[in-house]
Amino acid sequence: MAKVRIYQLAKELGMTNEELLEILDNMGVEYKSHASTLEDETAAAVKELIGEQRLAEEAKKAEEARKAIPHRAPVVVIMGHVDHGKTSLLDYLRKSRIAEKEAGGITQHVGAFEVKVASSSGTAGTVVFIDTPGHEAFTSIRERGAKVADIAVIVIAADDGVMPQTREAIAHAKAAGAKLIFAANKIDLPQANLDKVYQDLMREGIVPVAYGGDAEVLPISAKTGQGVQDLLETILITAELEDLRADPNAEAVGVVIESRVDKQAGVLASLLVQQGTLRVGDYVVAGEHWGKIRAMTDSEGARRNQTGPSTAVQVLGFSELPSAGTTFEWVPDQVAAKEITEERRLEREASAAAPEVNRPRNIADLLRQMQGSEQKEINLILRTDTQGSLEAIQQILAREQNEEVRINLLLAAVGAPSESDVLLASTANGAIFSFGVAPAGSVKKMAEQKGVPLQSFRIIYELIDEVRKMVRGQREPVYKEEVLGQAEVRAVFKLSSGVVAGCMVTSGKITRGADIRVLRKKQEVWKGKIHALKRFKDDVREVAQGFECGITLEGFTDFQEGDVLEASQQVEVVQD
Ligand SMILES: Nc1nc2c(ncn2[C@@H]2O[C@H](COP(=O)(O)OP(=O)(O)OP(=O)(O)O)[C@@H](O)[C@H]2O)c(=O)[nH]1
Repeated sequence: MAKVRIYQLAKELGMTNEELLEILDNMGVEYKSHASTLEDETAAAVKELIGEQRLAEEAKKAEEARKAIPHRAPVVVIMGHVDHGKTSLLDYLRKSRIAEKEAGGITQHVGAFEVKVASSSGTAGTVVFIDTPGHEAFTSIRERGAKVADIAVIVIAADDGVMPQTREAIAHAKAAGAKLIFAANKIDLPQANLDKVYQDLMREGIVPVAYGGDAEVLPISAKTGQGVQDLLETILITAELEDLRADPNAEAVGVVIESRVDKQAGVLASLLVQQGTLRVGDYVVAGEHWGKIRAMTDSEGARRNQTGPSTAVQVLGFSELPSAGTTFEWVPDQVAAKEITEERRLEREASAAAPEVNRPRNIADLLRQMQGSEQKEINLILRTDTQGSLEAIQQILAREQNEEVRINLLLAAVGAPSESDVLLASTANGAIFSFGVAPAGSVKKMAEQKGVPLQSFRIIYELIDEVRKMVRGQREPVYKEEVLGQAEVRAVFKLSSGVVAGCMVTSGKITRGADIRVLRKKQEVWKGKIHALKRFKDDVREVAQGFECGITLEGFTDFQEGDVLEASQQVEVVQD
């Protein structure tokens, strides 16, 4: 590297000579003038220093810009096992909100509602609850790529403890990147046992605050309202730590949480605004559908002209039903709305016509996809017949992971794989392994449709072996040869450009990319690739049986009349 003079380096770094000289002074570098040359190491050190300073400045600016954006209310979803009290909790929250307002007004189901929390300890704010409990609805929203909830409240009945769907709910919430808060419900019942809830959670690897961990577990009663205020305050504190912010001045972006057709009003869509402000008269696109917002109603049934981040409204104005879970975004006008949705429709049609390449279909595909990406984590759902086998397999799996590849058990539970497991695996790009339990036909079908690898095992060793292969990434795809067709050499033309075999395709077809075997009296005399495949003067991609064509090969010219060219291709054998 040629030595660099100070003024040259200053120019390169986009600074004045004086600025650079000051830095050199601070570094204790000696020089005569700005024309002095610098040692290579000194120049490199200066560049590094400036680079670091600039990065730090940028980070500071980005942080300042972020801090300038106002806080937004957390969006919370309520999940848990059947009958543990999800709906009761939502009802209580909804009622308490109305009571507070003393309006007793009509509530409107808009997909989410707000609860204002006033507190003695100074924690005050608003919490937005998604109106539909349960993780299936939640995950099917998320499956379309939208993140809806910041926090998941996992309701566990204190007279029952952690149950299968509690585990599922935890898995779904974790996979969605939501913060978890636990509500030990039905604490009013004499048989309620908070300690059992704690212990059950410990068994799931979740350590409650009461046991020295960091999992918030709040005893509540959705019936009497006991503890609900504490739960709300804990939600706010958790949200504060998350530092949730959204810019009300940005272009409106959010998620469709529900949509339906009303006989009179037409298409009604519930939108959760996540950023920006949505106004009546705005144009929005959601997937392949667009709408002009004609009217907005909030959860209190009030008409709104505009609504900001972390609010849900029901809107009128879509001409077709946008699917729940689709993100929506503001667009400037109808022209943009139409063009964007039309483009999306065409793209989908094109990708539906093309072979599916993006979705993994079996474990080998998943692995290959993993190798290509940064992901060094295998997302796995494990389903077994008994608690004993579950624990045994979990222990072995923990040993199988290594520094490079981690096995992330999205869910490990007793019972057959369910449709909700398929949804979870599909969103998390994971696989489902079951041991000793067979998935229902509908579940298998769904896995196939969604491209989720689903494998059942009856021998532990085989399951472990499969996981090992996944971890080592050693499962090489297996190929087999598939003969496409044959062509017979009828004439040989020696041209200046090469030797062309004039052929007649006698069976199947010959394709441009095929592997070719030259057979002479049934003996293979050469094997390789096609150089050119022509019909008359035109290059073609394939020639079918009964047609003539000209073939030149890559590195073979010694054709004889009567030779047979056999075309084949390698196809991957799907391993289950
Ligand atoms: N004693 C008591 N009963 C409760 C409490 N919360 C819910 N229940 C009762 O438990 C039963 C189930 O409550 P739901 O709110 O329907 O439970 P869920 O989790 O929404 O149930 P699914 O929607 O079926 O999944 C109902 O009979 C409720 O009245 C509570 O805090 N205390």
